[in-house]
Amino acid sequence: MWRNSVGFSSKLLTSKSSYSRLPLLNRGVASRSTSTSAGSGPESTEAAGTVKVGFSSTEWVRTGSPGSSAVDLSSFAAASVLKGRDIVDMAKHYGRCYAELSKARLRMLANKLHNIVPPCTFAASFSSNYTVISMLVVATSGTGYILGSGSAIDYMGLCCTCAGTMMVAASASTLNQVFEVKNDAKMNRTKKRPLPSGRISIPHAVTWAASTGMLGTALLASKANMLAAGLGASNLVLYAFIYTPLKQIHPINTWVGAIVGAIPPLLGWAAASGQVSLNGMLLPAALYFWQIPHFMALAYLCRKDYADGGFRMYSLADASGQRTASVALRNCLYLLPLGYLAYDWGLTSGWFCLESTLLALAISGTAISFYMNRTTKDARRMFHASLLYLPVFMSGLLVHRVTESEQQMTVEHTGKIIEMSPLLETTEEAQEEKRKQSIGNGQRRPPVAYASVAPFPFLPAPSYATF
Ligand SMILES: CC(C)=CCC/C(C)=C/CC/C(C)=C/COP(=O)(O)OP(=O)(O)O
Repeated sequence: MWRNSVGFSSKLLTSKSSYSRLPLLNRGVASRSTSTSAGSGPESTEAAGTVKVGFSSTEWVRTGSPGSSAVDLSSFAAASVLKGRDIVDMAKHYGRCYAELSKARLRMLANKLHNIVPPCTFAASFSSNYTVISMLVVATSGTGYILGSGSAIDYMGLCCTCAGTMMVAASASTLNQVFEVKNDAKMNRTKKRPLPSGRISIPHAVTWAASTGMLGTALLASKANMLAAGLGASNLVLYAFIYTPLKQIHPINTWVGAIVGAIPPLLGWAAASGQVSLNGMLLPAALYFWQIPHFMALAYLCRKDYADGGFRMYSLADASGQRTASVALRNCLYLLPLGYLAYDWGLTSGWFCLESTLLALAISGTAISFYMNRTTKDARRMFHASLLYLPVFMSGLLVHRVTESEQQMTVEHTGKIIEMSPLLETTEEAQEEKRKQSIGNGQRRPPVAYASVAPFPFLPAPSYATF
């Protein structure tokens, strides 16, 4: 007789009710019971066929009365087929759980953008709400990497940085769900997640988080640099161990969460350039300001859910929604100068300045409308605008990026023009003209110059290199 024993047992998954949550595995269990019970009756099936469904791979163990040596080859073949199917079923089941723990699905984004989800189930539709952000984490890190690269992009480095960021972010998201399992169980939008729904055990999820966290950090350290690895690991700590408990303590959690979301592009920049410079702060700044209206809209729309879950969101202490809306609007307005800074610091061409400003005006428009009306419809419109803002902003940054070689060509070109002008040779005007042209043509101005103006009187006066 052959007994199926699948991995280490988990109380959660061996209970009858837990089986009903695992239809795929159930099918395998049922079929196995039939095959193992052949000729031995239900009792012996129960005795020998105790099936443990859990963590590791399926293993088939030979059991039976001592001394029994006859092996039924046809049962063996059937058992092997079942074993294969079990493995596939289990891989599918846990693959889905891992993806959800890592908040790695994009399905809901499509639903949201096309407004497929009716308003009454809007809150529930956010069961994977931050999923959108989780996928964007990798995109922001990749964009940061490209922006931080010189003329030539190291594509291998880019892939490793994205993969490393993805793994560390998956680990952070899993830990977040481990710590919030009780709260998630009380909220519509999160109660179907793998942990509150009992599809995976806590030790299993912690093992997943530990593996992805360590692998991701190691990948960043070995294929990028220690700075990137350090940023990834610290961000994991910030998200899982500071932001997550803070959600139940103080509304300031949204601002801490915005820092968490702003780190991945900085990580990407650091991975490519080996340093953290002020230029590299542009995309993180966009991420930081963008997250405030995004989360304010969400916290407003899901107020009841957040209250049920025991979370202290800003919108919960603001019955009229006026302060929530004004915070959102203020941060939308902070997005306005970013395009100009990108252009002025030589990261992009002037087109991006225009595009980014229009984009910021559009999201600010939705925030103004939410500020004035404070209806679910307006909050949702601002939320949708926030979903569109980031991909478009990042695409613009990449499309209009000015590479170092382009800057170099501009400098040479500018130098030639100025040399050809006999009237402007050695005078101060000539130097000023050269400076203006080089900046006007996209050459980087050291952003530190901005740090030495009004709010920092103790710093030396700004001085720009002259040519
Ligand atoms: C490299 C690295 C570690 C990156 C981490 C990036 C990351 C996970 C960003 C998410 C930012 C954030 C505040 C999400 C909301 O979480 P939430 O707990 O409010 O979401 P929930 O309510 O849906 O659980």
